[in-house]
Amino acid sequence: NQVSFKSQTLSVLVFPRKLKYLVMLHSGAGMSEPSPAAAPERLPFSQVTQEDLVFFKKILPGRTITDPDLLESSNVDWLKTVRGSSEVLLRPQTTEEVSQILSYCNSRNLAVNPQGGNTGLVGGSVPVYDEIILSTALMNNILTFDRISGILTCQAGCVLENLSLYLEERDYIMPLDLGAKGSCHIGGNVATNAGGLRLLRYGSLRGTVLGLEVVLADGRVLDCLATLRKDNTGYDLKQLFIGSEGTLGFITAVSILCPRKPKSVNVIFLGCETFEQLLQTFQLCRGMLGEILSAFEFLDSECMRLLVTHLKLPNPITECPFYVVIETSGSDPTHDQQKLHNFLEEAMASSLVSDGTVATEDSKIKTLWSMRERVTEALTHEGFTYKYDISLPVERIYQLVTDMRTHLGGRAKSVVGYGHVGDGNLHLNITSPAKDPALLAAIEPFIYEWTASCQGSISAEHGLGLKKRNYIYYSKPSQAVALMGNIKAMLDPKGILNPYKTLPDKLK
Ligand SMILES: O=C(O)CC[C@@H](O)C(=O)O
Ligand SMILES: [Zn+2]
Repeated sequence: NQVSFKSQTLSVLVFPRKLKYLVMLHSGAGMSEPSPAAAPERLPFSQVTQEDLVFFKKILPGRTITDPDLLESSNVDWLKTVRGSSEVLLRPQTTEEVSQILSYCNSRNLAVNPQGGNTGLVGGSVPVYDEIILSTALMNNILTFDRISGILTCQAGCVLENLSLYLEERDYIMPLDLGAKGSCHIGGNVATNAGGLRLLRYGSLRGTVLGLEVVLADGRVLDCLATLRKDNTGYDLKQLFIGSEGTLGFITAVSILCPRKPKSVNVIFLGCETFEQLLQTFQLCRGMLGEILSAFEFLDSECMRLLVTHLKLPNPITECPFYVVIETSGSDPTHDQQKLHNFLEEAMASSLVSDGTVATEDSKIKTLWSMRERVTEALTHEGFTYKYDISLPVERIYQLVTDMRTHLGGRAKSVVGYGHVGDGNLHLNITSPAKDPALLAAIEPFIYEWTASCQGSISAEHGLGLKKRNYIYYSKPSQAVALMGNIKAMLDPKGILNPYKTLPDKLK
């Protein structure tokens, strides 16, 4: 009645111990990647004058920042690949202040860069030229929480991790979890429709966000801050702003439906010999674990090499071509562990997995999660990283990695695949010792054509921002992009909100 891996005998599953609720470890920021985006021309916006500064300082005394040293971290993106030259950072606290600022900027034709925690990976969160940075950093109040429905309403600048901690004390959790949770803001998460590690279980923000308050480009406040599960009164306007990357409005508050905190959480780390076996493991997992499955993530042996070499994280099991992190979240530890045990027994009996380990203590759980969460950080030690975030039919996701290796024929330092198997979302990262235009020319448009040929998406969860916007036609028909342009023109006729982002340079 035991499952024996090379790395662990899982008798613990037969005689279950009580598990504590397990909080995942999240990695810090890193640096990498060149910007493949052609630099756009500066659009003819006004430049900030002394009179403008007088106006801003009157509305935001002490919160109008012009010191270049203080502006530096807001001008540069997390990957240190896009650098703007903004001379003004505004830090409003209220919706009314945001409204006054946008109304003024619109009348003066001043461009504005909405900014949350500045953790984006596609250059969407920083200015490109001298756009005014309008930050959510001081809009960080929780407004209401309904303990019966689990609906949380908060200002846009609340840090995701702080919301998680607030909810955990009340027996709830956020439906969203991602590596940058310690610094990203919920408003930015919604504006980019962030996906993360548990989308498989809790769905996307398009389902869990129930309401939004948004300030439009001309300062009008759109109050769609509903907390209703059902509301069929015509067009669902909030959906326009979810994933709009700050180009249609400035999100000031969010209502979100939160799941109950699970009573039992388990994490297992498995090794598979082939990607086919990994997919079969996923199938088996869905069938046998059912509703308690909360994450199914993978990394390949190249990721493991980077983790071991650069971050000195030891491989917790024997070497395998593929590794899987599976998390279960349920309400009954005995029931969950029994299910997990049955699944592991079956997976071993069918030779789908060759080794594995189960974490039952907080520290080991964190260690196992860090093998997945710290890959992005490990990559930053490789030199330049060309980053791709691709959505594909799940059975195709690793074929892109192997085809890319064949296609590049050793020109790259490493071609690394990892991501969210459960969501069909591959993170394909290609590294080289330094920026390499010839390598880039070999990767693109090959990768986009390959993705389009199987109706995939060139941006699964990171958005388009500055870097990917001109590739939009690989994933969207020109009529759809033209309609996006119409919506932009209607909501922001002067184009002051996050210019140079999301929409392509030229509409077809
Ligand atoms: O850095 C990347 O390519 C992926 C980052 C993030 O979306 C993740 O899933 O770890
Ligand atoms: Zn991801």
